[in-house]
Amino acid sequence: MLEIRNLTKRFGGLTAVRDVSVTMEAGKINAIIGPNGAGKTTFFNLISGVHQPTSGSIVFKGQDVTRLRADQMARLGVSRTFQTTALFDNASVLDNLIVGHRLRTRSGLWDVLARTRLAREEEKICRDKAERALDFVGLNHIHHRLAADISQEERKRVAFALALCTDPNIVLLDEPAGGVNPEETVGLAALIRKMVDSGLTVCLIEHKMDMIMSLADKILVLSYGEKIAEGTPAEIRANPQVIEAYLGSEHAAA
Ligand SMILES: Nc1ncnc2c1ncn2[C@@H]1O[C@H](COP(=O)(O)OP(=O)(O)OP(=O)(O)O)[C@@H](O)[C@H]1O
Repeated sequence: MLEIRNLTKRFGGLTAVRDVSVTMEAGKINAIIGPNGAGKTTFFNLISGVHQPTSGSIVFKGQDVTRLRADQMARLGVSRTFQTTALFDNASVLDNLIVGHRLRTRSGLWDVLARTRLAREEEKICRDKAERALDFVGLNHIHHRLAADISQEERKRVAFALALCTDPNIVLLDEPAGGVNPEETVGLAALIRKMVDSGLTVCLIEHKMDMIMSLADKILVLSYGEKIAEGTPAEIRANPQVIEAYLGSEHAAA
């Protein structure tokens, strides 16, 4: 589905991602873990076209997409969420989804704001997609509520819906359960499972190890920008390098 070969990203003298190769398997939950600053978000930014890699290649469904922009990637079927979801607080949840969809699939703001006939037709399509996405994430009942008035967990679900609006094949979720309580985390994990059951491929970054270990089919471990391990949750849990680099000696002793 998504083949990443020798991906490297340098920011000046700092190498945030160094020579990482990995395959994201279709129809699976692929997780990325690693300590703070390991390069996880940068890795997502590279795959989703937010940043251009310094070197290496990205192949999606057989097509070289290494140099494509985020809006081009979204149109091809790669969508993502961010650690924090920027919403228009004074607009309804539904309107946020409609605008968010257009912002993700158009290259410029003018494109979004220009109300041509074509734009109006597209708006109808966007509205239908937004309503379907809200239904999928279980937020139909709050579609008219102002974004300012929704909970953190609902915000997370809106982020999922934003990613789903563009009809993706693969969804990249950056800390989907960050800042929500354990009960809500279970609910979000169930939603991620539902996404995969509906035919999507998921790739997620998450610090909540219980969630990752019970949800992921495959885990990639980054440390200082490098891949230090890759495997099933059981393999990762038993990997001494991972225990050392990520879980810490405390965990190893336990
Ligand atoms: N746009 C940027 N310009 C310069 N340096 C950056 C940029 N983005 C990230 N970095 C640096 O690259 C390194 C990796 O950062 P990144 O955010 O990808 O790590 P992370 O694993 O996602 O961390 P966290 O778990 O804290 O979110 C860090 O040292 C960070 O300061």
